[in-house]
Amino acid sequence: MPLGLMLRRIPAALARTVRLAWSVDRWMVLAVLGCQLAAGAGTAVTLAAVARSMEVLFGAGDPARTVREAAPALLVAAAATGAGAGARLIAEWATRRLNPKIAGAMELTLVDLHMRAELAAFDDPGFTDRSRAAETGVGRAMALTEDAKALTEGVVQLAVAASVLTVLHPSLLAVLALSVVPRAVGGAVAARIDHQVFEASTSARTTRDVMRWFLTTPDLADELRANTMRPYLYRWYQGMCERVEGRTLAAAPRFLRVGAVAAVLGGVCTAGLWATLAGLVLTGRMPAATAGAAVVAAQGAGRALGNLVRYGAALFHDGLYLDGYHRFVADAGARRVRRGTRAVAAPREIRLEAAGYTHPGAERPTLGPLSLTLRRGEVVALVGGNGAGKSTLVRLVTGLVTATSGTVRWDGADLAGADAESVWRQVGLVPQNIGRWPLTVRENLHLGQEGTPGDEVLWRAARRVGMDEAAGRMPHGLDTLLARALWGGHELSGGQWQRLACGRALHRAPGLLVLDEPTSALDAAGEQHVPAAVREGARERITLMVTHRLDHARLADRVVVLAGGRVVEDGGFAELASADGPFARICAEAARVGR
Ligand SMILES: Nc1ncnc2c1ncn2[C@@H]1O[C@H](COP(=O)(O)OP(=O)(O)OP(=O)(O)O)[C@@H](O)[C@H]1O
Repeated sequence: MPLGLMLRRIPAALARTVRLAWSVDRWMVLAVLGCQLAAGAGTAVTLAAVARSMEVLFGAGDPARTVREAAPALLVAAAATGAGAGARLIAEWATRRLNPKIAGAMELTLVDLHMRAELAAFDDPGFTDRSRAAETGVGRAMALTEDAKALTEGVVQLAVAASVLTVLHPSLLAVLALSVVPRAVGGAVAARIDHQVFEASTSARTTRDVMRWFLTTPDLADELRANTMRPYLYRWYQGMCERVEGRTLAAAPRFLRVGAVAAVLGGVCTAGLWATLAGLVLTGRMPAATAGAAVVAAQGAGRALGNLVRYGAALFHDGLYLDGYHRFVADAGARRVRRGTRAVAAPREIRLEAAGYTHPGAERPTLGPLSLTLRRGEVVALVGGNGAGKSTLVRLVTGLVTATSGTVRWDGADLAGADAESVWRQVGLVPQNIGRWPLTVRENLHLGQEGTPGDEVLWRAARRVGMDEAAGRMPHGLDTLLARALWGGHELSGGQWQRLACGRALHRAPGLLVLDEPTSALDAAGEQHVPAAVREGARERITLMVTHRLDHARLADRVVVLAGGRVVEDGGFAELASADGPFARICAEAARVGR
């Protein structure tokens, strides 16, 4: 990135930060700006009073009288310095109030956008990288307001000191300006290198961080230990850490070169400032008293310049991360589920017409084109081998993804143009990977629905899936927290979690109930309980159950067999089992292995 462009990015980053801060608390922003102006005024008064007192103190005269005459100016300088320090303290307080609010607002935006994005976005590998970069942007948000405050403070203080220096002698301003250029450029170049390193290692860091979860979560701790996976995984993780580290280390010599050049040039220019001042005094072009005041002003200006350079570079640097945040917000905002405004009701009929789905980036369709009709009152079992496309079909039918070819209609309404939230309000889904929500039993049962149901309703929901006894034995019944690892609550078994997920879906009384292998972790009692509960309310809804169990398929009104993303058979259990087709072969295979 050219340096000019980099320097132009600083005001842009400053403006973005101020806009962000303004959106969360405008009074605090006004407080910061007001206090900085007040601190600047304090510095101006201090410098003027110091200059006045120096003139008196350096002038010839009776020492006692001189001190008396200089005293008022010195008192004014002390009072102005105190007032300036007070204003800076208030600015600091206001910034500390702004920081968490900004970070909180950004965090909320980020999480909300993830939850609202089309599922296809997650299949784009760049999306995860951008999401990580945005998270880093949020992490840096706290530093951003500090940078912005320090930078504006530097600008105000510098403007004041530079004005005083110009009044004292115009040439001092030019020399002062020269002394900051090398450090400013050095700071900006170092910030750019830092960010290049960050960008170059984003992918490796994302992979490392994703794997970190796998290595540290208690969910996988048993599998990892008992199968002696640790040594291999440790080496794998170590390799990824070294890759991230390597990128950072490779940049170290560049940092050193840039820092050294900037320091040497900056030092030469600063020496030039002091030499100019000495030259002016020695040649009689500036009185010693004025030179004394210039020293004080130059020191103040030097400090302000230092802040300007340091925090300008920091703002540029953190501003780049903020760009990452804004890039993700724009990208995820564009990928928000926004299909149409037509609200749909509980479907009487779902019709797939030559519907197909191709995953982003895939060459061939994962599913379809296929045609299929599901009707209210029917329980349909969806069977097929691993990878046949059953879960993908579930996503199409529930409007989680829209067909990439053909149409999926609910009572004639094309889901591609329907209001997605209205579709999902009619759905009760138990996916293959259920969430073990770290909430209470009560919240787990009612999650996704408005209002606060009475206990009786929730106990009934628990009873339906055989979870009432287990919940009754818990220390706080429905209010038991199911998050042992987090806050010392209670922990459920895998099968109990699955029962709870089925209970939640049934408690929604949905127009479309979809269960993707809902009994995979259930005991014999659960295997009876859950399908029976599913059948109970089947008259009022469409029910689709993905299953590998033939006894569950037998309970269904219809069996749909999927292979290679296509419907290869569709009919009653007995009819298909006795025909010489794919389902009969599945039955024969199941009988052979005793399932
Ligand atoms: N995000 C993705 N990108 C590309 N291909 C995918 C993606 N997710 C799944 N697939 C592929 O789509 C195919 C169908 O997957 P799907 O999960 O629908 O199968 P399934 O019938 O539910 O299998 P199982 O019985 O094993 O759960 C598989 O070949 C899988 O590799």
